[in-house]
Amino acid sequence: MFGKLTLSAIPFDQPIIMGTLLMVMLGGAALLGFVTYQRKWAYLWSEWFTTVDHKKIGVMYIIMALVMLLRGFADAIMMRTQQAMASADAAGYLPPHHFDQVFTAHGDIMIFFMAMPFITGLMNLVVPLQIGARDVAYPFLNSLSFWLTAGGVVLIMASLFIGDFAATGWLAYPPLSELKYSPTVGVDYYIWSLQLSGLGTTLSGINFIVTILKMRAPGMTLMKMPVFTWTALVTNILIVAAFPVLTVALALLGADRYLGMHFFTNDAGGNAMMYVNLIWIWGHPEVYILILPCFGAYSEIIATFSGKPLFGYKSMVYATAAIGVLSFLVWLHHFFTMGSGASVNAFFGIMTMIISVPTGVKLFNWLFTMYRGRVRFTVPVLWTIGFMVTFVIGGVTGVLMAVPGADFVLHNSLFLIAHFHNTIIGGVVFGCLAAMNYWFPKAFGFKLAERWGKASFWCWLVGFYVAFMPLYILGLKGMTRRMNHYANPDWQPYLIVALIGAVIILFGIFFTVLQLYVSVRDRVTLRDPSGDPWGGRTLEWSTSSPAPFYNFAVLPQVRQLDQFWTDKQDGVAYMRPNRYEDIHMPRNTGVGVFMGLFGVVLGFALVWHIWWMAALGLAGMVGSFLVRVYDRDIDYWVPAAEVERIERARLAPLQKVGLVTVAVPADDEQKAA
Ligand code: HEA
Ligand code: HEM
Ligand SMILES: [Cu+2]
Repeated sequence: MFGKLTLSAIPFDQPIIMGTLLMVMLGGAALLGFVTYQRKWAYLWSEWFTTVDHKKIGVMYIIMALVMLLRGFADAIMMRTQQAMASADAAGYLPPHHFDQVFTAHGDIMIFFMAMPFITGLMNLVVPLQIGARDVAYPFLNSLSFWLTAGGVVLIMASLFIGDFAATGWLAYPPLSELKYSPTVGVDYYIWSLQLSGLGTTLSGINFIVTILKMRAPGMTLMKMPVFTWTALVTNILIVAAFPVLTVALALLGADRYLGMHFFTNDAGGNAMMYVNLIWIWGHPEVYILILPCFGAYSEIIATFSGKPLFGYKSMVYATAAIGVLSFLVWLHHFFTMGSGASVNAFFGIMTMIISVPTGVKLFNWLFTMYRGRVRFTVPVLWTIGFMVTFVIGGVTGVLMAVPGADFVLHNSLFLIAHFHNTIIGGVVFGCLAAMNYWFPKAFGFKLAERWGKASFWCWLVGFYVAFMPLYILGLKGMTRRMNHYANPDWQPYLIVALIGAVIILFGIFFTVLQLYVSVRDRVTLRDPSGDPWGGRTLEWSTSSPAPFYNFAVLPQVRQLDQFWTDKQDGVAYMRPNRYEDIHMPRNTGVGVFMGLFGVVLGFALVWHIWWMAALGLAGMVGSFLVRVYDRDIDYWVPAAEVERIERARLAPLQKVGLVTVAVPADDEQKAA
């Protein structure tokens, strides 16, 4: 009846897991109780869960990412503690099998369920506003993408308490991930949680490409697009090109495990190297999928807070595109040591090094933007400067490993671990937090408290160096990755320092949470009535904060880069048209939520071989989709009078300070549009 699932799947004998389960259950019950007590279920359902508004979907993605950052970090600090203890005769507190699951879960959660949702959330929040659109091209698909990703989160979290998670490392190389060597359900959880969220990511990639190509405001040609939107475009092209390869690799691995196929086994004609190639053809572009939108955010921040146009806009765009293309030509640098031969290694090594050129172009552009600017050292700028210093170190250690000869020594050592945390924390995490501080007022109408933001930044920055610089040394001393225990006591002092660094990062995370709490508490004093708290240059700052659900009452007209900035100089940024028009908007729907839920049922059933339940889950997904297909009531019109009422309320405070000046001849303008 329940396939492989029995009560023994719940690890009652593991105090750490049971303690966590208890905490999660108590916390969950408290949250549910609170929402019920506040009578907020109907509000949450109709305003948030079923929303197709890109801004709210963006906020939900980012909340999910922040929660998963806590989970991923809990895993990290467990590993740091274990390695600080388990020297020579001491065994530490985590048994090897558990430790292996912890690093696998940490890597997967941080990449798929922290970093990816964070950048997808930012793109959701910002891109339609930046291009002067009313929503994304396919609002329902957007909601579906979010709920599929959330389904992946639910599955991977379930693996903590029911059964186990993969103990294979975050990319699940065969033959270790084949049924013969990983007979438990861990790898199956891995496969289905990534398939579910991967589908969501692919769909969202398609959605954003179409949005950016087809929905820009009148006059916004490609070369007048803000840089963040450019990076989002390239990232989504990479997503659409790379994620199907991941889907196929996981599907073939699934076929091996479920159907007794031999794609990646050594017998019956399979070849494990095929998996390694496929996974890195996705995996390398993936790291640029994460970093490019962050580069975009840094560009916006540095231009805004230097009070100057971005230096070298065109070269920034070309550099972004070049990185996008090159990212598909370097995947083999992840397995120089796996027998490709000297000339193949040389090709991929040189291609890898070439990526430094466009990246260097970007760095110098940022520096030249700051040069002779009047830089305001706000929280987003601190993150940006911290990034510039830190990322260069991480990038250069990457170039070092791009030399195949050097990589034979450094591959899979802690030097590698230090390299990629150096680029990912210094680039992606700093970028996401910079962007969160920068765009938060646009989402909620009030700024984040500076003081705790700065405290968070300094803890992350110092903590990062203390936690990861020792790993470079350990790597050079010969310590490999994924070690549960080591015999050489000389390594221990470095690992204790690394633990201290992780604790400092813990304070950084705590201060971010505190910053959010304090800001919500003091939201009245932190309020930004103008909609443009930083003196912004791009269109998202031209509408109110939070933006009305239709974003723009009248679609903006674009004639040049940074149109909003020029409009402010010319005193025409806040004009009221003579006459408003009806606005066409998509209607909320719960279908995405149901498809995500049935997706979880399907995934869970497949993990445990409960075939009837799998059929139910699949039927549920297809059924919900059909309901949507035959639903004719998917949109509505906002009457012009309603738009006028909302706009009057928004522009009233601006009018008081004399910002709203003239009325445009709305009829002509809108006809032209
Ligand atoms: C956001 C994530 C991110 C980013 C941006 C990068 C960027 C780069 N990475 Fe890294 N990398 C990872 C994440 C990332 N990496 C991960 C997760 C892994 C391992 C996964 C695993 O095995 O589990 C990995 C592994 C990895 C390897 C494999 C090592 C091994 O397994 O043995 C190599 C080897 O070539 C490499 C190289 C590079 C290079 C050359 C860059 C370049 O893009 C860096 C370019 C930037 C600069 C160079 C700095 C700025 C430039 C200038 C200031 C100009 C002047 C500089 C020069 C001329 C040098 N990376
Ligand atoms: C916040 C502080 C962080 C700390 C202290 C930390 C710590 C660690 C540690 C100790 C390991 C195992 C190293 C080993 O193999 O010996 C590890 C692996 C890894 N980390 Fe982190 N990490 C952090 C953040 C992140 C972030 C933000 C990401 C990605 C977005 C990330 C991605 C990974 C990946 C992919 C692995 C490899 C997992 C594997 O070997 O399969 N980490 N990290
Ligand atoms: Cu790579």
